[in-house]
Amino acid sequence: MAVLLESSYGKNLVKFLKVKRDATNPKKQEVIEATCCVLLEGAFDESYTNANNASIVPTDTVKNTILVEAKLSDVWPIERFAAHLGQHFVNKYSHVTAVNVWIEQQRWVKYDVNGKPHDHSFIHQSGETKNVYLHYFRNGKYDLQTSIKGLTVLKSTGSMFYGYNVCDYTTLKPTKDRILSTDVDATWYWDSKKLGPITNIERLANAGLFDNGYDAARKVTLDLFALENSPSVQATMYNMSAKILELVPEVEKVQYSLPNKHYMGIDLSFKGIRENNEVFYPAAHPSGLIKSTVGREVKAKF
Ligand SMILES: O=c1[nH]c(=O)c2[nH]c(=O)[nH]c2[nH]1
Repeated sequence: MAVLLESSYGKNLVKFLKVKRDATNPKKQEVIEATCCVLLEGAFDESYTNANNASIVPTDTVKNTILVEAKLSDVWPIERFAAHLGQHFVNKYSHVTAVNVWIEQQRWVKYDVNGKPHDHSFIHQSGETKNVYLHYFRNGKYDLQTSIKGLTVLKSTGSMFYGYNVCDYTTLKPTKDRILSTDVDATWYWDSKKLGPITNIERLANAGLFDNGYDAARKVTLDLFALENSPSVQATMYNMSAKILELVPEVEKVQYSLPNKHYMGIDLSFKGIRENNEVFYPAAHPSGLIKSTVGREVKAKF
């Protein structure tokens, strides 16, 4: 006898671009381009186990809801829209017990024309996205995470790696000057106890919490990447995480997943060239992959 252990369903890859016009100057605009996935959990078991569709809110309706609510509600910042969608589905359908919302936001950035950001022309910084995940439960609990993904960086010096474990399998040479490159995948977990009920997210968004958190996490990542003489990816990602926790008290923990994208020296000795620390070969594979989650120390209560 089979038993349904878990289920969720909804619509994936629902895309929109929304334009926001300045109240006093309608040619001055902002845009958000987003790709959404909303999956519902709840009393849907009979649709799987008994071919009874009565409980199913069609995925087509889920798609319509995302687009209608994108028109009717404020989607800046995108955390606000995730919270709005989560509440909408729980409030509208009494048999929905939880909602998963993933939103990927493209990075459209105004570019300078005549020395200042143009009012409505943007560059797509493709590759990099801002991602939000919300898991909202009918009992009011929620998990909210924001991420930067696909931010590719490289530094041509200011990175070292030595002092590591050496054994009979080791061929790597220690270095005090190497290229360091990665695709940043950084996630910060909002502390829902500090944020309060999900209805607070509207107010916190108005107060700039999510924009400030995003700006801080992005700036810390880029600044430390550039400024540290990195002893390892491990040490640098830990320092980035600790700094974000210091700057954004509403963040509970920070997770990084960083590939170490190798640039290999090329042996040009056949041409009598002994020193070649200038021309490198970008290795397609393999890459290192280093992950960490950094939280706050819990102080013992006496
Ligand atoms: O920063 C690094 N961390 C490692 O764990 C590692 N391993 C390796 O071969 N190179 C590197 N670099």
